[in-house]
This record gives sequence, structure tokens and C-alpha cells, in this order.
Amino acid sequence: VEPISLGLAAFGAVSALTGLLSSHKLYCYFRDCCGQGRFLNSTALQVDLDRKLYGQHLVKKVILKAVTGFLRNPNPKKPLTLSLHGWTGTGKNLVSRIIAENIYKGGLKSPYVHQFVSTLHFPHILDVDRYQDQLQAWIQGNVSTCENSIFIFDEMDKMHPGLIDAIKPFLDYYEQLDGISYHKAIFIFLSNAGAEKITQVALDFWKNGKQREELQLKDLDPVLSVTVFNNKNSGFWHSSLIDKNLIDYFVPFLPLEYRHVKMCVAAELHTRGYIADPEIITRVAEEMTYFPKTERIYSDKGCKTVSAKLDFYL
Ligand SMILES: Nc1ncnc2c1ncn2[C@@H]1O[C@H](COP(=O)(O)OP(=O)(O)OP(=O)(O)O)[C@@H](O)[C@H]1O
Repeated sequence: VEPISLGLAAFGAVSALTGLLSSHKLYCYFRDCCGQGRFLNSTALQVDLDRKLYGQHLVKKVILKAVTGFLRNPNPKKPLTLSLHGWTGTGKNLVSRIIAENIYKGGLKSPYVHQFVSTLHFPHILDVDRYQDQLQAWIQGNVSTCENSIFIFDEMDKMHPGLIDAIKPFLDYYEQLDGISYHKAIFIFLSNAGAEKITQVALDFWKNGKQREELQLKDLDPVLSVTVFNNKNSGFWHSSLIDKNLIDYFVPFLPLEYRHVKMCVAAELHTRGYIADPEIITRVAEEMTYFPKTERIYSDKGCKTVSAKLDFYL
């Protein structure tokens, strides 16, 4: 072969490869590609949390640190496991959505983000054995397709302990299981377990005249894991997730106050294209019910029914 033809052939191969790479890049610009989230923009995540999540200074701090730290590590030793706890309507699903959207453009609809609701997907106790097999095969299948998959488990406290045990091997430090590594996956668990304890700590803080924003993780972290562990009604206590330290971060969601509910109403008005009418905002916030009975500080449904209540005024 002449040197010139060899050079031309090499040039052709390089340009074909470059073309392939740039068309792949272009494809991933418009569509979700596995692993693109490893280049997560931490500033964008912070801005998103600041803009969309109200009254949860601890959550913002933990999520930002946990997610960006994990994604920056080229060789994590285990998958990232986040356990989100708190009263209903305080933003647990919202935060999972924000994380998913910052990692994959398609957010919750991305083929690499998978969401389970225990009461919906695993409703019958008698079928636990079948669910266990299905769940394991499903996690295995998805991670073998994309090692950067995200799994969100809602209503974790209503999940059968057997199913939690079925997930356990995937959360551990094993190099590989049947040839697959799970170290780059993210598991997010949502539950109301520990919500009363979180409220109690926040309320005591308030009674002592301290600002909510002064609350630190160290005030909640130990009590939360112990409470969840000892709660015989939640599936968690049965499992060895906590016992074996497989949960990386316990994320406490504080109960929302009147002022936060007002912010939710304003945000909902904005989303629907209306101006933030102070009268409507006050009316909707006043329609919500607050606890404890005497102090009436925290909304008992968080921001959950804001959207439905707003329909009445628009
Ligand atoms: N802290 C918050 N900041 C802004 N919006 C919030 C907040 N908490 C809840 N919301 C809004 O209220 C609605 C319900 O919130 P979300 O589904 O995240 O609650 P949750 O904590 O997951 O509740 P549950 O435990 O009942 O599943 C959503 O529309 C969400 O955007």
C-alpha cells in the first residue's frame, strides 16, 4: 500500500469517527443519553432548588452536596442512596423531580429514571415473592442497559420488608453482581416515616424562640435514623438498610408554615400564567389547616392541596 493511500484511509477513518462522535453528541443534545448526567451543572441544580423549593434549607444543602459529590466521583464505591423523610406535601416528590430533571432532560419521563409507588406497584402482600423476583430482574435489566439509572421508591414506609430486602444487594459495596456494577446508580427513597419526630424538633426550636433556618442537620440526623429504625409500622425497621449503613443521606423535610404555603400559591399562580394577586394568595393560604391545635404553625397538608384549592378562585 502506498503511503499516500494509507494516509488517506487513516484520515477517512478519523473523520468518520469524529463524525460519529459529533452526531452522537448532537443526538444527546436533544435526547436523553445514559450517563450524560455525570456532567451535571451544580450551579443549575442550586438555582433550581433555590427557585422551586421553599422552607427546606437543610434539604437544599444535603441534596446539592450529595448529588454533585457523587456525580463528580469517577469511581464511586457504591450507588448513591438518599432517604427523603417528612410530612405530606413538603416537597419530597418535587425534589426527586428536580434531581431527575437536572441529570436527564426528560426528568421523570427519561428512559433512565424509574419510579415505583409501593401501594400501586406492589399492592398484594400474598404476591411478595413474585414482586421480589420482578423487582430484582427489573433493576438488573435497567442497570445493565444504563449504569447511571435513577430509581425512585415512593411510600417506602408502606413497602413490604421482603421487598426492601430484595433491593438491598444492589445498594451494597459489591464490585459486581452477576457481571453488573451498580455503583453509578442513584436510589431515592421517599417516606413519611420520622415526620412526627422532625416536626417535634422544629416545634421545640420555635418554642425556644429560635429561627427555623438555624436548625442544623446534626439536630435531626441522629434522631431521624433512630426513629425510622425503631418504627415498627414502617417497612424500614425490619430491613437492614440502616443497620448495614446502606443509606448515605437521611434528608429531613421540615413541616411548612403559613408563609411557605403563600409562596406555593404564588408559584402556582405564576405557573398558570396569572399575576400573583395578594388577596387570592392570602385566601388560599388561610383555607389550609394548621397544627398543632394551639400554636397552628404548620400546614397539615403542606402545599399539597394548594393547586386544587386555587381552582376555586380562578
Ligand atoms: N417545600 C416546597 N416548596 C415548593 N413547593 C412545594 C413544597 N412542598 C410541596 N410543594 C408543592 O406541593 C405539591 C405536593 O408536593 P410533593 O408531592 O413534593 O409532596 P410530598 O412531600 O412528596 O408529599 P407526600 O408525602 O404526600 O407524597 C407539589 O405541587 C409541590 O410542587
